[in-house]
Amino acid sequence: MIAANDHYDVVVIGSGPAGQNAAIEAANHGARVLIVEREKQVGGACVQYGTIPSKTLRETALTLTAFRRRSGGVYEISHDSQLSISSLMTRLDEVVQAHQNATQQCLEMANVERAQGRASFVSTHEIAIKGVTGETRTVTTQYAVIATGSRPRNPSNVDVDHENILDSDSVLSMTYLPRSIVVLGGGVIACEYAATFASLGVKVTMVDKWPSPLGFLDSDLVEVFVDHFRSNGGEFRGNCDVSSIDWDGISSARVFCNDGEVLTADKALVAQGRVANVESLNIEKAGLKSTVRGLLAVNGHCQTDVPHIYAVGDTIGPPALASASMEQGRRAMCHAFSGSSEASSTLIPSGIYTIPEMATVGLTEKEVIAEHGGAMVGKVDFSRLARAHIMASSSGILKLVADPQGQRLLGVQIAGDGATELVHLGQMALLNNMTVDTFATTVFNFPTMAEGYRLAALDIIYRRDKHKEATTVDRQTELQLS
Ligand SMILES: Cc1cc2nc3c(=O)[nH]c(=O)nc-3n(C[C@H](O)[C@H](O)[C@H](O)COP(=O)(O)OP(=O)(O)OC[C@H]3O[C@@H](n4cnc5c(N)ncnc54)[C@H](O)[C@@H]3O)c2cc1C
Ligand SMILES: NC(=O)c1ccc[n+]([C@@H]2O[C@H](COP(=O)([O-])OP(=O)(O)OC[C@H]3O[C@@H](n4cnc5c(N)ncnc54)[C@H](O)[C@@H]3O)[C@@H](O)[C@H]2O)c1
Repeated sequence: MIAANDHYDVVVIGSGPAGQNAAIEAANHGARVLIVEREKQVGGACVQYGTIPSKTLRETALTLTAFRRRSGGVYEISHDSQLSISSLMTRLDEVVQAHQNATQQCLEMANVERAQGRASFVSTHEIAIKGVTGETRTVTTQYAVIATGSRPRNPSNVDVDHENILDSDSVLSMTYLPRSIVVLGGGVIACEYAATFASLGVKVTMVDKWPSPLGFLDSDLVEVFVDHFRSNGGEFRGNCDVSSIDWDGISSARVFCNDGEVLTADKALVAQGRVANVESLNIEKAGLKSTVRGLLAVNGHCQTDVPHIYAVGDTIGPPALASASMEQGRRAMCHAFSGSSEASSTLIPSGIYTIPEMATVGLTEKEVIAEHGGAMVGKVDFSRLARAHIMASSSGILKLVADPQGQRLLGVQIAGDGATELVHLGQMALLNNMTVDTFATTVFNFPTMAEGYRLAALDIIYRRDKHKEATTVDRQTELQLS
């Protein structure tokens, strides 16, 4: 029999960005909420292995290389094989701890109760929690939120041993910075780690089946990234199918390509996508089943086919971002407790923390052409920005994409230092249906990187005027001929 105090209004499974936000939102609506997390600490993969640690290592790499860049090469960094990853990440523990404490505090302040253990469904309204010592407690709930996140997809032809052949959850457990690493994959995780390691002097080879990395991004941005990666000694091998990877038992990870080539390096990192943590939840007992891709299907309110069970974050698939997961958690509980949630915004920015970083919001040039039959694009190279020179950040591009008439802004793409912050200015403009002219006629602080928006808008206006001129000449010729 279940004790009365084991009944909750909401049980949230998983304490990553999606779960935390769902729990806090539900508690703010006056609900009695239990958050179940199998790990000792709250925060999810985002804090333990994902966003926070990878960005902390990158920040350290940037700080080290900033000396080199801004001193005009006076201070050089060379690879130090004795350099321990932990000494490079002196701030990591502090950063992770600070983030965990802040999360824990928010949950406590909202009176969210916490249970450590592995949760699984017993029935549609019952959830079993298996604690670390093996004891099981069963709770009942009015609503359940599945926010169990994801883990690396480890292909069957690769034996990830977490020592020499690593995945994105274990890569930062390396004791020493390797001299060389082969990175499998050309997606976001692969490119972010490849860029960070290359900037730290590691010889990096990226291998992917596609001809270029980050295929979903505007090719102008990818070019900036690849150029910079190469200038740091990195190599990208596209169109390469890998048949297997192993450890030679002595000193090298070996990557066997289908064309017969064998790549060797101190370590290999497998970054070929992630899979949702759904299997161990016994979802069938709750009347649910996963999609063919192993995800949970939801509607616009993040509600599954069983209306009182919501699924959020990486368990529902793309965009699989910490940023989007937070909003999904909040939205789900707004729907549960107020019966509605605002329409889901499709305007989700994406920030890729390569070196230099990249960001995009709205439509790409290709998408605008496909949807509107044409696009007017304004570009500014960072080498035109005074602030970029001052910061020694002159490799970059800011691209505004407008409708074919060059009036309405439809997308913003940026590669270069500050891109992930700068993109939000474009996001606000898109949300408010601003025209290109607003950027051109507005005074920006000088010197700033944001000035790039004004220059790119002026570029569109210049093209628009040229286009008008050409159309007028064509029309005049037409009239003369008729
Ligand atoms: C290397 C890397 C870098 C990234 N960088 C970024 C970035 O810069 N920006 C960005 O927006 N996103 C980034 N992401 C993506 C982001 O981390 C995820 O989208 C986000 O963490 C998803 O949040 P979540 O709450 O769904 O799941 P998670 O953060 O994965 O949390 C799920 C939690 O559920 C727990 N759990 C699982 N099963 C159970 C169970 N049965 N019982 C109890 N608890 C359970 C897990 O222990 C975990 O704590 C990155 C990911 C990786 C791997
Ligand atoms: N800055 C950020 O926002 C950020 C950073 C890191 C990760 N993430 C999120 O984490 C998620 C996972 O990242 P990821 O880089 O692992 O995934 P991804 O989908 O970005 O890239 C996967 C890569 O693996 C390759 N691949 C996939 N299946 C393959 C197969 N069968 N054989 C060979 N290659 C294969 C793909 O070609 C691709 O290059 C992403 O959805 C991303 O949204 C976000």
